[in-house]
Amino acid sequence: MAFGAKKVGHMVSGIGGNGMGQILAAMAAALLFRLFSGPGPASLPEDETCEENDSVNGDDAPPSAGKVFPVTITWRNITCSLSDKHSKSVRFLLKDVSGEAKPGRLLAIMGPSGSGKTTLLNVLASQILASPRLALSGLLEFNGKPSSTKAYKFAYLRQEDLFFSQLTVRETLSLAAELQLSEISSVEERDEYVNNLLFKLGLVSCADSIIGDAKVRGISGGEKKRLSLGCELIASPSVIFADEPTTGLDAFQAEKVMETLRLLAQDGHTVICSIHQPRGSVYGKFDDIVLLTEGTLVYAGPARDQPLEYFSRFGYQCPDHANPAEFLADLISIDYSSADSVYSSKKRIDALVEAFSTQSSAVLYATPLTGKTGPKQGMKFGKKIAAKRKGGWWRQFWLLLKRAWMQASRDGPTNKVRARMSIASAIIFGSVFWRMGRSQTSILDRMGLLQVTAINTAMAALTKTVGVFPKERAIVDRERAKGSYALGPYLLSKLIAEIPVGAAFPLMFGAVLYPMARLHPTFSRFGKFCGIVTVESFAASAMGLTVGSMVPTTEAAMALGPSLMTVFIVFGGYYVTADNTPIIFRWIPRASLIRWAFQGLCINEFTGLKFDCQNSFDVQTGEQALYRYSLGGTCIRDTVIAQSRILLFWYSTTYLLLEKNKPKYLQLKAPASEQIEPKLKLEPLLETDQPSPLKQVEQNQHVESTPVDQTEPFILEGL
Ligand SMILES: Nc1ncnc2c1ncn2[C@@H]1O[C@H](COP(=O)(O)OP(=O)(O)OP(=O)(O)O)[C@@H](O)[C@H]1O
Repeated sequence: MAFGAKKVGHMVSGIGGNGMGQILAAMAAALLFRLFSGPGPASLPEDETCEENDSVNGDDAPPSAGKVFPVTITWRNITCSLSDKHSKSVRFLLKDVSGEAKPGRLLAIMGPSGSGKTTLLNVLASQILASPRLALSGLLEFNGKPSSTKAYKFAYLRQEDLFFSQLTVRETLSLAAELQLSEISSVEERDEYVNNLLFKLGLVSCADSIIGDAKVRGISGGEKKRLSLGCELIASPSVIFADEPTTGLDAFQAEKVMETLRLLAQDGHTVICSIHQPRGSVYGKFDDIVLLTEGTLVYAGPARDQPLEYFSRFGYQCPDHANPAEFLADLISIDYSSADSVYSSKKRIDALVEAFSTQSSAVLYATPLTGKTGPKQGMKFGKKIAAKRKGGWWRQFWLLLKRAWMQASRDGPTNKVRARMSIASAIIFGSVFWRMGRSQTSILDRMGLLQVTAINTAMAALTKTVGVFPKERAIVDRERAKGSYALGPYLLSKLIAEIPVGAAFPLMFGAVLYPMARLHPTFSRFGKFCGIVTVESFAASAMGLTVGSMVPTTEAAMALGPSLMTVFIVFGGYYVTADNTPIIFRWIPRASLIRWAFQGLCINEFTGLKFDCQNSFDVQTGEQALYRYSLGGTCIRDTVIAQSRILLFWYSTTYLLLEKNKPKYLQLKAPASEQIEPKLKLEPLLETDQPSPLKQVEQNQHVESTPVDQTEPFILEGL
């Protein structure tokens, strides 16, 4: 490796540029050499490897391949606060929330908008993005042991479904299976596995439809959600977290998604989802619910009739035929219609929160599991294959190359627009610089045309890349978080898959422009012209990848990319000559892909050209013109190598940024011991004489309701 880096360093130092620029380029090239020469079979990062092995040797050893390893999650005193430096205030997003999720059961976190459902779900999945403003404390246990999510496999179904839009449902699942399951060795085995998944997820009818995007209609929202679930299930997760899985779906699709989650729970998975306000039939599928309002617990325990029975003890009767989920949502929501209603609803909610907090021991931990606790044999996902992540480096590379090629070549609408834009801009430039002659003024015209050619090519490639890469990056981040593949094979496959499609547009541009402007009319010059703009296009795309890796959104990338390119345009060789550039900016022309493309195009065009002369000081030859504008002294090969060096630099930077910008999650801090609720025991509840706080609220509000049983605490099930 040291030898490789040294050799590449020598190679780079011999190809133009000097000093710091050369060192940087050599480092970038050496890094890329290391990257693309391959580190041998990819291995999981240390922590990810632990994910596979953590519990293998202990009592918690997961069962053999494919069986769902039962995981009970218990959380206590979870508090998440958001501090505001300016106002010095602290807002609690979650306050002392405790609960439990068990295998074989579907738990729904319900509550009004902004009540903290997603925050709690993220805490349980250890997916709270780190922020200096956020503080998180509490205890999280897996099968009774303090641990992290690394100790078991989990799936996280996010609100936003992200896929490669040009792939079909079947192709998406096949590739995910091949990338994640190294046991799949034959095509038949893979197809059988995928067919089983498609059948169980109800995706058979759309198996060969493309997923689609805003440009091309593909599968429906519900189908996308179930496909996301399918991709997550390949890893045989013990726990499935789903953030608002029904959002944006019609009632039918929402029910199908929830039914799939229910069946997965029956299969032994621990399923936890956040949901805003489900319809009645969806509510009926929940085994347990957690009701949150403004970050605090109002109820946690068995679902269906038990919460209704619980609240009826305070006089809040769910009307017959009403949707229980709507009733519960109304009960714990603040009514902002008037000052009085705000006051009374707040008071009601405060009392419900207090009542629950005093009784939570009984409700939370006295919840015996019904017959559904154990894994059922209801839903088996095809041949049971344990998810052993990652095949070898080359296997990953070929699979990713296949995917990148399918995505790049099938994206008809984008490719059509790019082709039309290339031809249209060639026609416009060709018309403006129509059939240039050999007069003295044509020298500047030629340079102007070659400069706009260099700018147009770079801008087209850059904007295309920054427009799509941030979204693709989100998919890649998710897949890499699952340990599906390493960055090296991904970036290399992307570069190679885009060569044919990416080269087609500069060729179209050159083929139209060259004869129209009557540039140096030989076939080899035309070939070199197309070659230079093609390499430039790839270098600009690589820069687009770096920009897309630096910022979180497409909009930010669209703002940053062109502004950065403007700097390279200014130092592109036409407006400021390299020799006249102030010393502190000297590195910019050397790093400007526009400058190298422009210089290469000028050398290609002017060398060997003769101009009409009338005065002795006129420029007679192309070489003189190059010399006069400080564009000589090098050859086309050097300019292309300098561009390739820039391309390598941007690719290496992208690699480093993608590695560095991995999402970082907030760790739970254990609360002070006196704040931890004692471990609760399943003891029969004793009668108490304490009046319920709800009773007082009821009395204050003069609500006619069933009197609250003062001596009988809440017993929800089985006690
Ligand atoms: N990282 C964060 N920074 C600032 N505020 C946050 C952060 N995370 C959550 N919040 C705030 O916490 C509150 C609860 O957010 P959360 O997304 O958990 O609510 P939710 O119940 O899932 O709401 P919805 O049903 O509307 O999605 C919101 O007011 C939200 O703005």
